[in-house]
Amino acid sequence: MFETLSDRLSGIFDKLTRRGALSEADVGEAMREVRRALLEADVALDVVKSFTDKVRARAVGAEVVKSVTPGQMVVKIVHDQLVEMLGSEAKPIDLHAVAPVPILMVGLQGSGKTTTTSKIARRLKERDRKKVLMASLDTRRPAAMEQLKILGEQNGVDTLPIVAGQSAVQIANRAINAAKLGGYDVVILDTAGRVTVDEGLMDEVVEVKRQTNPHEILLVADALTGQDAVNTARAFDGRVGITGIVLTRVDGDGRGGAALSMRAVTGKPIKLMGVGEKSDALEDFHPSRIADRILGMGDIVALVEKAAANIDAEKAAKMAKKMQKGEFDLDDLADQLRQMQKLGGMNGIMGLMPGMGKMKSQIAAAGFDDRLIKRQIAIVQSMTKVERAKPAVLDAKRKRRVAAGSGTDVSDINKLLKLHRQMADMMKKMGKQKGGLMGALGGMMGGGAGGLPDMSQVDPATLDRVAREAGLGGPGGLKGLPPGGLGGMPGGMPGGLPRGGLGGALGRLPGLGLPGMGKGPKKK
Ligand SMILES: Nc1nc2c(ncn2[C@@H]2O[C@H](COP(=O)(O)OP(=O)(O)OP(=O)(O)O)[C@@H](O)[C@H]2O)c(=O)[nH]1
Repeated sequence: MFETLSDRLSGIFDKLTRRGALSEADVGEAMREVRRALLEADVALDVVKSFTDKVRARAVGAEVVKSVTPGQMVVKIVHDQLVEMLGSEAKPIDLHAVAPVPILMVGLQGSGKTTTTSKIARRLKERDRKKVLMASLDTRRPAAMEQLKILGEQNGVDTLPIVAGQSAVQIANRAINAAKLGGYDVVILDTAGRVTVDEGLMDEVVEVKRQTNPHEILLVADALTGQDAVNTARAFDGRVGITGIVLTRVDGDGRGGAALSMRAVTGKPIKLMGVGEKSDALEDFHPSRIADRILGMGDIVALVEKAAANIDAEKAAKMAKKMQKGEFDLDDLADQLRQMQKLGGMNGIMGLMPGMGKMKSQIAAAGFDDRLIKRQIAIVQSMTKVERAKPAVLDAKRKRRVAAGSGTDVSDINKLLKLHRQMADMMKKMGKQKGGLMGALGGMMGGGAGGLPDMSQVDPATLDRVAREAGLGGPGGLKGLPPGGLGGMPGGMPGGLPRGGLGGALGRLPGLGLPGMGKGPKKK
């Protein structure tokens, strides 16, 4: 699978990773070779151009992390760009609809439609424990109906009984009714293929679609036909509208042109790929795994990821030291806000902590949303370097300028400054408190959480991870966490630890006076 392309690319990157330093010209030369390799692999021209342009732009501006070479960095950038081009995330078949969920299979003759229909049926039955009915709508080639019936028997999947003389639309309606009556979860309709895309074929498929309202319309396309497969997908999508693609004969595809261009050209995800004639030769299409296969440099990608993670840890340790000394300036505050954004905002952080689900709605109701975080970052960014380091220098005039620059009010600036002061104070105070974050959390949890889950049950490793990812933890886990720890996060507990346990603490979030947050519930 993709061997030819893989060989070419690994040749190019082997050369690159062996060099100590890289000039812009070196990267340019490598990109020219990558471009040639992709074109030879039959990747669409536009896709190749946009790919190499993006890689070049990212490579030239990239910061090379410690302990990797610039060449390794480029490999990682190419990998990430490949993943993006392939669609970023796996998109499995969607069955979230009222049963029986209709799936319509479309494609050219010989693309592997019938084989794929039975492969999907078998997988839904065996892996997802679904009751599946298959029906062939191929009225022109009776052998096609027989073929599906035999495949069904081989795999223990039911097929709709064959009734001679019915039209495709009649068979489709009969299949939906039979599936309803028979209590099936899924009904897969295998339409007739044609040698080329023609109007008759499209009209029939459009009518079947209108009558059966399929939840998924999957185009089956032969990877070996390269750009023709991509053009077929585009034609079907334009006329019928497809929800995804199944690429077949990927097992014999050394070049990978169809796989690589499909998503970028059609905008539709490849959901599955056929990797052999056998009825279980079907795989999910995982963009990152495919990129690994194509590049064949998984070890380098992992190395760069690890090095980058270490950089984050170093940064966190530095931050911890600063906090201990009570040196917590507005840049640090903005840094923490950005870390929060990286983790998916407040909701993301809550999602990482077991048992915190219930609190999400409380927080949302309090107006603590991600727009607020963005606004706070904007305020800090509108200040000068000196102001960020020493907020006390901000006078009324400058505050007005900062407010104008960040699209906020002077009162928002004041609230942010107050938050920063409270946080810095608390960090200093907590630096003296024994036990750091653990002690702090212990205090919070001790108060009883009014129906909330017992937070002392939270896995310390999880807390550790959350804190570290938020840029709040030093190496060595919770023990090494900076004073202030989680409490030091914006939206933490300035002004001392609240009574009433964690529930009480979070309930008080709106009372923090964060810009734009409104009043929130009154203190009891
Ligand atoms: N190697 C390989 N062969 C496949 C794959 N998928 C299908 N085939 C083979 O391709 C041939 C054609 O497959 P069919 O399923 O009959 O094709 P179809 O699109 O239904 O054809 P029509 O019914 O004529 O429209 C069969 O011999 C299959 O075994 C695959 O992923 N890999």
